[in-house]
Amino acid sequence: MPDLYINGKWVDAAGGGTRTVLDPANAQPLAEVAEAASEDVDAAVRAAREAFDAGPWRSTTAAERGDYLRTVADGLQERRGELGRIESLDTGKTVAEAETDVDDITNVFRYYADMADKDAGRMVDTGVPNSISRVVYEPIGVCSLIAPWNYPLLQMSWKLAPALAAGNTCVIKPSEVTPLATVELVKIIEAAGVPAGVVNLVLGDGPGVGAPMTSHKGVDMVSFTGGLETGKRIMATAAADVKNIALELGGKNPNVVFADADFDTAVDFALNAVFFHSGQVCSAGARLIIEESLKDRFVDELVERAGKIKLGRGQDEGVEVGPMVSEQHRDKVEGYIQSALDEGATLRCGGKRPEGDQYRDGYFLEPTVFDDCTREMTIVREEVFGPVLSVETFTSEEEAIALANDTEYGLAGGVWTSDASRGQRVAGALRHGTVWINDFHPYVPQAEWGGFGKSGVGRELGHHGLDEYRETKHIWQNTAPEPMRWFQGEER
Ligand SMILES: NC(=O)c1ccc[n+]([C@@H]2O[C@H](COP(=O)([O-])OP(=O)(O)OC[C@H]3O[C@@H](n4cnc5c(N)ncnc54)[C@H](O)[C@@H]3O)[C@@H](O)[C@H]2O)c1
Ligand SMILES: C[N+](C)(C)CC=O
Repeated sequence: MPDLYINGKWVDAAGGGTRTVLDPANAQPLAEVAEAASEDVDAAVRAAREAFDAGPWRSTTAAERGDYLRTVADGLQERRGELGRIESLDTGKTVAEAETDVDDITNVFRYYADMADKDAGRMVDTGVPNSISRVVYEPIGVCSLIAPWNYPLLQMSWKLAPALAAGNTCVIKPSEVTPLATVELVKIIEAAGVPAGVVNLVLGDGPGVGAPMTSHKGVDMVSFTGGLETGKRIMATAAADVKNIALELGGKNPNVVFADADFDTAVDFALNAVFFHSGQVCSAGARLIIEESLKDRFVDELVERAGKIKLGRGQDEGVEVGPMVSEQHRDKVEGYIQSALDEGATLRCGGKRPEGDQYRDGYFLEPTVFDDCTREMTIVREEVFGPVLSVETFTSEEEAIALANDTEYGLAGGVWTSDASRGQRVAGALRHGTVWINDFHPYVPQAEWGGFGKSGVGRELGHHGLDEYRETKHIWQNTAPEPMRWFQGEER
């Protein structure tokens, strides 16, 4: 079946291009999908433009749009197991993780369904006689939504649900590495009866498809989740037409552990913070910043447990961590491991590919811990996006905060302490978009997500996540107009 969805029809790429999608656990082909080109993007943008300018979407009521989103949410839950399996095969993550993603996505569609008709704007008390002043919200227009490979369905849904709730039309593109579940999402959207042209799906890589989605004159907004360098490129391209942009970029996230933290829980969460999904998480707690007096005992325990994490195919029973998403990505992570060795960090565990026939063809990498790291090291400064933990130490609260904030990113961070006021103090001082106290990783549709610094521009989720996709308009009415005679004029 063709797998581009343009103007309500499933079509092949106009140029006949295709791409083979691989299973990262064994490098075997999973599927052959269309590889679009700029002419397909043009057709998709035109369809979205037409649906926005002349089609029914803008004139649907907010409540009707909410109903569509609720139907999509129901469709997601009906296919939860199937979607989880597809996402697991495509990304390498475990089925349990992928099913949790489907639950999160369902909640996001329901959250924005409920929000769609709850905030029509506000009346303004101007203090000016005979005036009615109203602030209202309107959709921005045609939105290009571009997602990465680590959470394909989830990251797309964090954009698509609010964009549709606000009344926009969209052209969407998953990563070329992991397109499969997004095709299924669009089938669910189609089955929900969302009108033709409102959601258009193109598949393909960044230069061939993502770039024209960013530069096309018919696009009003670009919302992107992915790497910092791509984000910079998108921002520069969008600037040519002063397009609206929203960017969710990388992170180099500190996990700060004080000596008074509950030991077992802090070790357990430190493992999860960095090794969940093989560290391929934007908010991975890849920098352990730990109080000097606790470091040796803590890192010994961490290393012991990291060595026992069960690697394997995400679909197999008992597997805790899957492979890296691609050969190219594993090569990149291995480059960072080499840099840590070259720059003098102490390798405590991992650092290599696991042995055994079951790992031979897949892109696996052992959970890796580097001790004795310093803030100048590449492994501490750059986003590795793999199962690699760096360990730094501190001796005072001020030093812990300074280390945690010493990053060009600012996405997320954790603080572990049994002193409640210290937890709040440190959380208040961290320059990161999300701070967890005695926890790591949770996110909910109700609370904004996004980064300080080079971790991005704007926010997803929460109220702000809807505002990203709305224009704000002020409507002023003079209810008793009469000439004001500001200009009296003079004879010339
Ligand atoms: N902040 C967040 O919430 C968040 C969430 C998930 C992932 N991420 C980040 O995503 C990155 C990993 O994802 P990735 O490797 O897929 O990122 P990437 O930047 O390589 O690609 C992301 C998407 O952009 C597309 N793309 C590439 N070049 C493009 C161009 N010139 N114009 C338009 N689109 C282009 C890709 O095809 C893909 O769909 C990490 O840095 C991670 O931290 C951030
Ligand atoms: C935003 N999040 C944490 C779901 C995925 C980041 O890669």
